[in-house]
Amino acid sequence: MTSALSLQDAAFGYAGVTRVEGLSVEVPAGAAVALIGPNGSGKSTLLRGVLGLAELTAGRIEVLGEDPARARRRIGSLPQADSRDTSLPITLRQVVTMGLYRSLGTFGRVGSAGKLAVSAALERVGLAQFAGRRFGELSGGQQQRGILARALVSNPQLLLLDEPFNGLDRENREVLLDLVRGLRTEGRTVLVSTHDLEIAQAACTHVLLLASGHKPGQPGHPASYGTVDAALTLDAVQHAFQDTTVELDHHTVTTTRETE
Ligand SMILES: Nc1ncnc2c1ncn2[C@@H]1O[C@H](COP(=O)(O)OP(=O)(O)OP(=O)(O)O)[C@@H](O)[C@H]1O
Repeated sequence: MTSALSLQDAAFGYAGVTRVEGLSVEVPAGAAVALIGPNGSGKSTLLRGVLGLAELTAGRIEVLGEDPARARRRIGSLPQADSRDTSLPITLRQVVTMGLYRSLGTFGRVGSAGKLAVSAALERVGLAQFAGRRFGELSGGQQQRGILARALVSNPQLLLLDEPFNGLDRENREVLLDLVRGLRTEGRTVLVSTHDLEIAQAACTHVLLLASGHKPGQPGHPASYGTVDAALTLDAVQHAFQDTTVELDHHTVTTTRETE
């Protein structure tokens, strides 16, 4: 089976400083991978590395058979909610249309096919009736779905979703879970970062658990990778989440810091 993402002992970071390392992972096309780990373990850095926006400081990476910068036109991404500027006076339709710019080039025109794609993406996330609404006036959950429509509009083969479930109410969460399942059944590959183990079990085929470095400032590293059942074990969760309380199979587990 072809890999949508192939990492061989890869490490990523910024300005020459590695923030996450030791990643050897083959993600099959059509998989949905939950990227789970505590704050600072390197989830966003890995997602940026897949986009070619964080430095590859060691090892090798191949995305959809190409290097990250070349593959970018076939990737849709949803950045973390706190990195968005919601004060811009633009409509939801304009936000979603931005998702076409990469394939059009800076001065390309959005033709009728592009307009239809924007309407279809809005329909897909259940926001067609809000197309003309100013983006900043939508609720947080609706904004999140709007950004997801922007990621989907170019028909990407790989979707990178950075904590899309944060702050969502139950209804928006269900819409998003359904979408992740739907994307997967269409053969697209999804990488979704989350703190929530339930999401992995509800919508994903694989789990990549990341642990923080043992000391502050040390890079994060994988605690486990594989299918959900194989990788989401109590041992791996305890290794990844030290001194925190997490829910696993409806049990609350309080983990303790490993001795060094
Ligand atoms: N642009 C950047 N420049 C330098 N260091 C960064 C940058 N972005 C993140 N880092 C550092 O990289 C490490 C990993 O951060 P990252 O955001 O990837 O973790 P995360 O697992 O996504 O955390 P969270 O769950 O809090 O979003 C942290 O120590 C962070 O301070």
